[in-house]
Amino acid sequence: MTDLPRTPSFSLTGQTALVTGASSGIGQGCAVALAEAGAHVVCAARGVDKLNDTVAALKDAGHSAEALSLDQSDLEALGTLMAERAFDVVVNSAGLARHGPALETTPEDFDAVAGLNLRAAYFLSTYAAKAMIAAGKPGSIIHISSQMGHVGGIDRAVYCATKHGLEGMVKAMAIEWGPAQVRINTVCPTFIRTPLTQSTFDNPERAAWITEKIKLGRVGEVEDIMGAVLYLASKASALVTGTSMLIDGGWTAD
Ligand SMILES: NC(=O)C1=CN([C@@H]2O[C@H](COP(=O)(O)OP(=O)(O)OC[C@H]3O[C@@H](n4cnc5c(N)ncnc54)[C@H](O)[C@@H]3O)[C@@H](O)[C@H]2O)C=CC1
Ligand SMILES: O=C(O)C(=O)C[C@H](O)C(=O)CO
Repeated sequence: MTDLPRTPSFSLTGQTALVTGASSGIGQGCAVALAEAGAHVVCAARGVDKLNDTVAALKDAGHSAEALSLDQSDLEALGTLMAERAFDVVVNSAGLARHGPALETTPEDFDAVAGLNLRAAYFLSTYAAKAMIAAGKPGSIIHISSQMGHVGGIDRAVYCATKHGLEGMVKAMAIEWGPAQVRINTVCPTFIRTPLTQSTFDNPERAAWITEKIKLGRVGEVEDIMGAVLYLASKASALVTGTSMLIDGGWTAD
């Protein structure tokens, strides 16, 4: 009889995952996806109330989760966490946008956006990889980057700079950590309906721009991102590292 190939498993049973920005939007969706696949999910964000609500809802649904209050820009707190806990999967969805014309960007805007989107993402990655390598186990690190890590966007110079930076960072880290089976990738969404994008959707000029650019004719929902994150977290993507999964409805196709 012919031996047929077997579909790789998407199960995360027995694994521990850290999801940052888990109290809201895409991060919350990632926490659900990983918990439904069987992982114990440590849900991190700054504010405790929304975080506790998310964890309570996950537990009510029969999943394994805990809440962790963390300001990710605080590298000392981040370093302590990553030294104390071992994670098989890290999903970084904490992110900040301060949109406006490049000519009006202040150094304070730049530092706030880059401090979270790039600096904290950089050290979250190195702290996570260090622990994974020390444990001698494979691991998967996933950053929620953006289509704005591949193209430019009006009023988005700082945001685009940080997301393009994230894309380069991930490629370089993938080269260094591949031999240890620590994989690192990005997911690059188009506009997704979350609290972050509400003000953009409320602006008729920007809303028209978005509708025109997304070839599939609709904005994204958090559910559009969850499958990609589960894929990159699981063994199904065992040969995938240093790459970027665009979920952009065709935005970057032309
Ligand atoms: N919504 C969208 O259209 C898109 C979002 N993205 C990216 O996805 C990620 C998540 O965005 P959304 O879910 O839309 O935003 P959101 O505003 O709903 O969630 C952001 C999360 O980050 C957390 N956060 C913010 N600052 C933090 C800090 N200093 N320390 C710890 N946590 C902090 C918040 O508590 C919140 O849980 C961001 O990196 C964003 O750039 C990328 C492409 C499209
Ligand atoms: O908030 C906005 O407006 C954005 O630019 C949203 C995103 O975070 C994004 O990356 C869309 O491509």
